[in-house]
Amino acid sequence: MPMLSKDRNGERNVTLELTGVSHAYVGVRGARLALEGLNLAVGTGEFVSLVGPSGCGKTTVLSLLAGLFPPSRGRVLLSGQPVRGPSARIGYMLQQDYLFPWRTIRDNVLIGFDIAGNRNAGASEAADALLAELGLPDAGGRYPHELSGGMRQRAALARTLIAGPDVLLLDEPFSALDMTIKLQLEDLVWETLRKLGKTAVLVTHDLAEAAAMSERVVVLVADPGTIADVVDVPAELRRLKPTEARKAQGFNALFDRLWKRIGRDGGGAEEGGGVGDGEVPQE
Ligand SMILES: Nc1ncnc2c1ncn2[C@@H]1O[C@H](COP(=O)(O)OP(=O)(O)OP(=O)(O)O)[C@@H](O)[C@H]1O
Repeated sequence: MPMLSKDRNGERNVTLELTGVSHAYVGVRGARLALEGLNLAVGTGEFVSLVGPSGCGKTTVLSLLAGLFPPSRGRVLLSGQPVRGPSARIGYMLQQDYLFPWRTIRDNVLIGFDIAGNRNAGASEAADALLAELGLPDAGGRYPHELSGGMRQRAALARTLIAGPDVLLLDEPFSALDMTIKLQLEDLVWETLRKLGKTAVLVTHDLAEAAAMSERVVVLVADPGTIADVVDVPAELRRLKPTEARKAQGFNALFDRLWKRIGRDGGGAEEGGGVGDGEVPQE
């Protein structure tokens, strides 16, 4: 087992690390520098969000962490080891649920095992138990078209969690949902990941969501994508589940700080953005 470095406070081990990471996409019109000189360490069990304007490289960061491709320069480490490709230790959850319509919810949850050819006895019961924990006690035998959008995202979360990843990469998983369902799911995901001690990196355009769910918020700016700021969420907010954090003292000040940071470097935010007005400007 390699010696793991500690996070910036020396409190816990580092699970994810980007060191001097730059990435250029090469196309027919030449190379385009998407990220430049990123340094970031995510502690074990920490919840970090990435925010910034469209095109600042948020999804590229997740792709590098997931090992979908290597960076042009720099190092990406998972528990001190170079990431060389996709790993079962890292789960990915996206805006779309990508449930197969012809498979039951239970069989969708277990699809990774079926693809690998290692579904074992008891897998169905484990899937149903996990679905029940995520608020879908009777969904195992149903089909995706019978479920609402929020229920389908819960099923997608179950599919991600059942493989037992240490890390969850969340790429705008709530952005297609209406506000009430989105708030319920933010709480559910926050509570579930906290209970299981998972490390999480969330990409979102919603500054209030980032502020409510995270321990730290990383603000990226574009052209090329660089880290403009890393904002620590105050300890008293971190302890609260997202719907409670949104109502707590200190939340508006945190939101304003993020909003102003995005406005200064991200192009567009003006003084006085409100909590309900938290979409990062799109280009
Ligand atoms: N496969 C690709 N080939 C070429 N350029 C790409 C590719 N993927 C992303 N880019 C470019 O890299 C930059 C960063 O893209 P990325 O998708 O990581 O940004 P983002 O912050 O996630 O954007 P959004 O918020 O719109 O999803 C953008 O300029 C984008 O056009």
